[in-house]
Amino acid sequence: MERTLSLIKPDGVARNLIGEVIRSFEKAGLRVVALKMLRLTKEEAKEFYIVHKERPFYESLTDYMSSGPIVALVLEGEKAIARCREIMGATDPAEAAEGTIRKTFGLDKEKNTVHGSDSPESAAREIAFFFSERELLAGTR
Ligand SMILES: Nc1ncnc2c1ncn2[C@@H]1O[C@H](COP(=O)(O)OP(=O)(O)OP(=O)(O)O)[C@@H](O)[C@H]1O
Repeated sequence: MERTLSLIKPDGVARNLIGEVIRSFEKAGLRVVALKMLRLTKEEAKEFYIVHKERPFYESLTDYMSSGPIVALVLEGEKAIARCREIMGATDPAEAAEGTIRKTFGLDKEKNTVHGSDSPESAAREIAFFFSERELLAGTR
């Protein structure tokens, strides 16, 4: 069974989409095994997105990600990483497939409502970024 890290970004929390986003994942058979609401500092956002530090959108993205509360979720299921990304849709909501979270709710390329880990390595790193072993154990069924 695979695990992935998903975030409901500030635009999703601000527009009362927490339930809708979690529903989309649960409907597709992914199980929530850990969850919390928090607000990243600018420094934490920069650390989380460190792989993008050379990209032109790094400053704007990390300002945005630290601009309001987010929800962090650990999702579990078969091929959870790929399935989560499929349910989210393409980075740019304008290019995302019909029925995906980003197509339905995303505002633009940056404010695209959700994040999902892109590989087993990033999932492990990102899960550990937000959750302790104890918090992860608590959700194990
Ligand atoms: N051209 C861009 N302009 C502004 N923001 C962008 C741009 N490209 C990506 N971003 C922001 O940076 C995030 C990470 O970019 P990445 O290319 O890793 O996309 P992703 O893998 O689809 O998204 P995520 O990693 O958040 O699941 C995007 O989700 C988006 O919020």
